[in-house]
Amino acid sequence: MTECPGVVITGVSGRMGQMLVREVLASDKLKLAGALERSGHDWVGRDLGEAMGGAPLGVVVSDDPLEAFARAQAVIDFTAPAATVEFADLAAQARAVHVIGTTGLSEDDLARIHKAAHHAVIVRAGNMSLGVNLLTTVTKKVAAALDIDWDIEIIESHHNKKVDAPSGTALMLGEAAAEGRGVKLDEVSDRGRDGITGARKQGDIGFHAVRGGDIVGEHEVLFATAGERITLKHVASDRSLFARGALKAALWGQDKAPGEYDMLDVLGLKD
Ligand SMILES: NC(=O)C1=CN([C@@H]2O[C@H](COP(=O)(O)OP(=O)(O)OC[C@H]3O[C@@H](n4cnc5c(N)ncnc54)[C@H](O)[C@@H]3O)[C@@H](O)[C@H]2O)C=CC1
Ligand SMILES: O=C(O)C1=N[C@H](C(=O)O)C[C@H](O)C1
Repeated sequence: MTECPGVVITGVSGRMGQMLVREVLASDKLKLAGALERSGHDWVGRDLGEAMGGAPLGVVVSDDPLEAFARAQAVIDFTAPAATVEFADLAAQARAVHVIGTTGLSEDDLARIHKAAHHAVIVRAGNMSLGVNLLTTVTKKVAAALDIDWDIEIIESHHNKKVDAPSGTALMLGEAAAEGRGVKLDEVSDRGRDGITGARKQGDIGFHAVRGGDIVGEHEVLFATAGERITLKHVASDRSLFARGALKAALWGQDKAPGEYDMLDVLGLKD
């Protein structure tokens, strides 16, 4: 029998980190090869299971990515941009599949990730769920079918701890709408109106971010014209769906050539 690929989870104390640990422990296709937190975090040096409030797991939380990645076939990373770009270089050196769920990445961050993907497989998506990735394909089709008289607005809602806006998912949906329309998102994007903005510019794609309570993640694409509206909506009510998508990506990447991939590749939804 071939051995399960070993996976290192980064940011293990985080909302997604803890969810990912639970999903890997429940998986019969992947095994937990390491757990990382940032230097100075009070989980570093402790047994992961105990830190999570349960039985010992025999896995000590580390702050040394180089050492942890050397033992792994995959790294699943939902942390923060500065950490993720560093992990991209180190995972590529270790030739481990790097699954990136982190959002809020800058153009410079993306360029660094692109470079790392010359040496190893990187799967990156602002949303790892099947539903959202399907929604991007539908959004692209609807945007392509409608003319410029249809205004496009993207409304996203998240919990009050989220640090980036618009969400990674909103940007994926915006990219899909712009692609469907045959325009570049950065030339038509209109973010967070305030004050005397003037009338809406035809062709713009608007973004709006709601933050409150414990909302897991809701995304709506509104197409509005005179006399009618279409809304496409996805609601995530449980973070485990993002974690399961990430595990699927880590497995999918095991036999792929170095390069940058997304969840449409993993889910076989690319056209
Ligand atoms: N692509 C997707 O499907 C999803 C993406 N996300 C994204 O994942 C990221 C994390 O989200 P949450 O778990 O809610 O945040 P969180 O704040 O609960 O967790 C982030 C964790 O990363 C740790 N961290 C930061 N720097 C680190 C370093 N250098 N080394 C090791 N650990 C480090 C933090 O200490 C923290 O525990 C965000 O960018 C979020 O937008 C969240 C859900 C789904
Ligand atoms: O921070 C979150 O929580 C989420 N982030 C991702 C995003 O920015 O779109 C995915 C999901 O919506 C939850």
